[in-house]
Amino acid sequence: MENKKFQGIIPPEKWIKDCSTPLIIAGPCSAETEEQVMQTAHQLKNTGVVQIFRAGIWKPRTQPNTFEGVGSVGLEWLQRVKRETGMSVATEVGSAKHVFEAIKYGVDLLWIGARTTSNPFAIQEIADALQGADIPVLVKNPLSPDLDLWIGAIERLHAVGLRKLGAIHRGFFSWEKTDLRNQPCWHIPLSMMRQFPDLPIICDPSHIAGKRELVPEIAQRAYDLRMHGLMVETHINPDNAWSDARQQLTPANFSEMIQSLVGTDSDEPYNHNLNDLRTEIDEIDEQLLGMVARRMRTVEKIAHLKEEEKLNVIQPKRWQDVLVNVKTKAESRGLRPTFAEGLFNAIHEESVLLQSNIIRSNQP
Ligand SMILES: O=C(O)C(=O)C[C@]1(C(=O)O)C=C[C@@H](O)C=C1
Repeated sequence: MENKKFQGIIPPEKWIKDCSTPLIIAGPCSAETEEQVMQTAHQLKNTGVVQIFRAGIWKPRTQPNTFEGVGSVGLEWLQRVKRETGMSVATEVGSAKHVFEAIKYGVDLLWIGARTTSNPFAIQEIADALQGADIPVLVKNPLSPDLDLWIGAIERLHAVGLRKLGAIHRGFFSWEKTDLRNQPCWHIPLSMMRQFPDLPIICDPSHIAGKRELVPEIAQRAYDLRMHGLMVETHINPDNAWSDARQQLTPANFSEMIQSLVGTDSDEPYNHNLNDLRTEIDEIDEQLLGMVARRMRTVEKIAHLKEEEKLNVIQPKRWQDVLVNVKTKAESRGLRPTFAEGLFNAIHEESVLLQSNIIRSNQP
């Protein structure tokens, strides 16, 4: 349901000259050297699709003693990008000092990173520094899948008068490891879009994918869900990048990806309710499969112990205990115990088959 919290949001088309949606923001994870910034910027300009050039100047890193960004000198390089290519420029801010520096050097758009969004004190400090400024600000989702924290950060910026606001979906931290670096939890940005239809939301497929070969499929998904644009990490020499080397694309690969995205100008209305719920089901199914696969890997380890200790594959007493346990828990979660029994018996059948095959294959 539509929420009236963010009144008066100005659409991206009116943020900066020549802006249009989908909004395409691209550039290196970090500004490393003037040469790297300029070469990447010129190659991106030549793709003809980039509206805003991005580069991280101050990098919040997990560990100390890693590259933490070049600092303010990089802002001069961004000025040169603007002068020579005509592209608008963007960087990440994490403190009031960053805001003042970026504005002083004429940066056109700011974004706030996931770690900063997770910290309301930091967001408030940035919001206070931005009071009275007329600059677009994009807020990345917080690290944890917490929609209210994300909305709260945007609210703090809205409260100081900013109206050129948007959100960036960059995925969420999860203990469950998959091929992706961050879990997209698509239902969260979709819920944001449903509640705040006027708030632009763009996708950062680089941080969700974590590997360059997975970036295009995430970007396509964002387009399918009618997000308002993309922010893509691109580098002239990704393998030698000083940060996030695995997820950056060359400008050529980036351009190829953008050209191959399907449905960019589709006017087909998006059926939020049905599609959102199906997206949520796809995610849950993926998690279910991940959990079942993890269970089978544990079952494999038990097979090796059983082989060493010459135990039977089928352990009726243990299996009875498992069934009693899952049936009770299923009931307390509103599921029929007989349904849980059938589901787990199917899993057990596969465990027994897996263990029997392992033990048989190790026999002389
Ligand atoms: O506990 C064991 O012995 C297992 O090998 C695991 C498992 C299971 O899938 O949970 C598999 C086979 C046994 O019949 C009982 C349980």
